[in-house]
Amino acid sequence: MLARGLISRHLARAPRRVFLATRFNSSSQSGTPPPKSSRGKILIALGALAVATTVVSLSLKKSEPVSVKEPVKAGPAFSDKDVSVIFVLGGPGLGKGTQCAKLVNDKHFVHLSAGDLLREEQKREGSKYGELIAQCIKDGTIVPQEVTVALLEQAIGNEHKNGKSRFLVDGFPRKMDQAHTFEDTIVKSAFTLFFECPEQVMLERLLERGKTSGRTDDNIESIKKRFRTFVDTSMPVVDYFASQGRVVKLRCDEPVDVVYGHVVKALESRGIN
Ligand SMILES: Nc1ncnc2c1ncn2[C@@H]1O[C@H](COP(=O)(O)OP(=O)(O)OP(=O)(O)O)[C@@H](O)[C@H]1O
Ligand SMILES: O=c1ccn([C@@H]2O[C@H](COP(=O)(O)O)[C@@H](O)[C@H]2O)c(=O)[nH]1
Repeated sequence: MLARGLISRHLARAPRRVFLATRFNSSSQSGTPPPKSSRGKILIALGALAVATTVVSLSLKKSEPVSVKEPVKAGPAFSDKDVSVIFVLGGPGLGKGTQCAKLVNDKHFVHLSAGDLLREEQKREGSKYGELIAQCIKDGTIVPQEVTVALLEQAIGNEHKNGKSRFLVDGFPRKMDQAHTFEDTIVKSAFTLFFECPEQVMLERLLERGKTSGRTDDNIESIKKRFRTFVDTSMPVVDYFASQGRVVKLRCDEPVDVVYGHVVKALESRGIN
C-alpha cells in the first residue's frame, strides 16, 4: 500500500528557513529626579556605563550578525553507512531485471524495480494513482516523481526494518528531479551500474518478451516512445552521475552469464563481494 503521508512528505519537503533575530531592550527610565547631593556620583556612574556600552556594542558589531538566515535541510532518511543503494540503469528491455535477479541469488541484494512497484500500485484497489500510472506506462513517459520516490522509500524502509541493507534500485532514477529527490531525502547512492546496449538488441529482446509478458508497453508503438524518453530524459541522469565519477559502464549485448561475469567484476572492483 502506498502511504499517502509519504507522498505529502515529498511534496512538502522544501527547504525550511529559520530566522533568528536579536533584540536589544532600552533601559527603563524613572520620572523622579535624584537628590542634588547624589548627582555627582550618578553622573560619574552614568559616564562609566556609557563607555562600557560603547565597548560592548563595538565588539558585537565586529563579531555578531543581527539576523541569521540559514537554510535548514532535513537530510536523507538513511545514512549510506546503514543502507547501500546501487542504481541499475540502461535502456528499456536490455536485461537489467535479469541481472538483478542473479545478484539477489548470489549476493543477497534486495531488488527493487521501480517499474514493478509502479505496476503493483497501479493494480492496488483504491489507488488514486492507478490511471495515471497506467497511462504513463503505455506512453513510455515518467510518472511524477512523488509517487515513485514514495514507493521506493516505503519499500526500502520495510526491508530495512527486516534487517536488509543492500539494495539494487532498478530502472530508477529516470529523470533528474528523481535523482536529486531520492539522494536528498532517502539515501545517497553508492554508484550506478549502467548497461550500454544497441537499440536493435533492446528491440528484439522487448518484442520477444512481449509475446508472453502481458505488458501494455511491450509493443512497437510503446517501445519507440520508451526509447525516446530514455534518450531525452534518462540519459542526462547517467551523464550527471558520470560527471561525478559515480558510474560503472557495462555492455550487455552478450549472453546472460557473460554479462553477469562483467557485473560481478564491476562490483568487486568497488569492494562488493
Ligand atoms: N543477455 C541477454 N541475452 C538475451 N536475452 C536476454 C539477456 N538478458 C535478458 N534477456 C531477455 O530480454 C528480455 C528483457 O529482459 P529484462 O526483463 O531483464 O529487461 P529489463 O532491462 O529489466 O526491462 P525493463 O527495462 O522493461 O525493465 C527478457 O525476455 C530476458 O529474458
Ligand atoms: O522511475 C520510474 C520507473 C518506471 N516508470 C514507468 O514505468 C515504465 C516501465 O518501467 P520498466 O523499468 O521498464 O519496468 C516506464 O516506461 C515508465 O513509464 C516511471 O515512470 N518512473
